[in-house]
Amino acid sequence: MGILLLGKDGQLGWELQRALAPLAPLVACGRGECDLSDPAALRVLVAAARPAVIVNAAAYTAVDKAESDAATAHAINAEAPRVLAECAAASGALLIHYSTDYVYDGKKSAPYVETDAVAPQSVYGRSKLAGEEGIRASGARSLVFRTSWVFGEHGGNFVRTVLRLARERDSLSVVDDQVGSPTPAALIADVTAAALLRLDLGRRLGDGESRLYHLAAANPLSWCGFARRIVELAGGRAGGLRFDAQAIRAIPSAEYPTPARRPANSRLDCSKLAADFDLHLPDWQPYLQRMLAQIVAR
Ligand SMILES: NC(=O)C1=CN([C@@H]2O[C@H](COP(=O)(O)OP(=O)(O)OC[C@H]3O[C@@H](n4cnc5c(N)ncnc54)[C@H](OP(=O)(O)O)[C@@H]3O)[C@@H](O)[C@H]2O)C=CC1
Ligand SMILES: Cc1cn([C@H]2C[C@H](O)[C@@H](COP(=O)(O)OP(=O)(O)O[C@H]3O[C@@H](C)C(=O)[C@@H](O)[C@H]3O)O2)c(=O)[nH]c1=O
Ligand SMILES: [Mg+2]
Repeated sequence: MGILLLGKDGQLGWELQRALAPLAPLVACGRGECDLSDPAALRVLVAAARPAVIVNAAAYTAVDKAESDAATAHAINAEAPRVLAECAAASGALLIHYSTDYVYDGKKSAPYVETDAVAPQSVYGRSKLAGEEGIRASGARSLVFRTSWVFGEHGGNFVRTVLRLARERDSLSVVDDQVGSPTPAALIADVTAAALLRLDLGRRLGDGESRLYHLAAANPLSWCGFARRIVELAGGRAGGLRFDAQAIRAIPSAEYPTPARRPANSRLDCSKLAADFDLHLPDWQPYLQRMLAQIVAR
């Protein structure tokens, strides 16, 4: 009756393997152990593991690709969480799941709070929202964390993309009219573990209690601002890159056309999470420094 983790090889899953290990016996599964597009396999897995807590870190996260592959995005981001929630409801397990800032349309001027209206602008956003809704409708005890702009040492993310481009190209243009908080995968994993401890692995949640929280690091900025900070902390030209931070050109989204529409405002107000669990949401920058140090050390 321990913890069952799905998506162990993703950015977040990798950090959850570390953060959840001291809480209870952990069974961690990746694509090799269980394909989330197979509902029957999911049910068999949960029945065999009989977990007290199911943590789902698996997802279809290719935002642009999802626009032309809605069926797969829906299967992984909506159907699979619904099946997991049904299993959790039937067995009394707690389900922990992650969602995104892309459930909002981004038109609000202030940071979003959990009770704000949702209006996803992309297939990915709609599939993630459908996942949340399936969980809420299931009657399972659940925690859903909406996070944003995840980066970590393990897996693909914006930090890796920028570092690669800064080695390949002579210049870079990045959108400056989409604002949000880069959020370290390690922070999400550590907050998940802290919340689990405070909830006594779910025993302090009522029958069928379903909670939604924003979970993002402090210090939001634009993607362009983020790119500049990445290049700056990586040392720019002195650090072996082909340009310095100031050389990165700030552009409007209209100059960077993509298949999926992204929210202009992705800022998430995390005060509910901080208050309910007596936690502090730190700045993302020290985590970025650690990540860059790890990359250099390799
Ligand atoms: N990345 C981000 O910027 C953000 C992410 N989130 C949410 O946070 C959570 C974690 O995201 P993150 O760690 O970044 O995602 P990643 O894309 O890094 O990891 C997702 C994992 O899910 C696995 N997966 C995908 N499809 C299947 C499948 N059919 N069967 C089994 N496993 C599958 C992937 O495997 P494989 O690599 O083999 O495809 C991968 O290991 C997700 O719920 C995501 O929606 C929220 C906001 C921002
Ligand atoms: C590579 C690049 C991107 N961009 C823009 C495109 C986009 O608006 C922004 C970020 O690009 P990405 O492709 O990394 O963004 P994206 O994949 O949309 O990131 C999102 O992923 C999903 C999973 C989430 O849930 C979100 O919170 C968010 O993190 O930067 C540029 O302007 N110039 C560039 O050279
Ligand atoms: Mg992406």
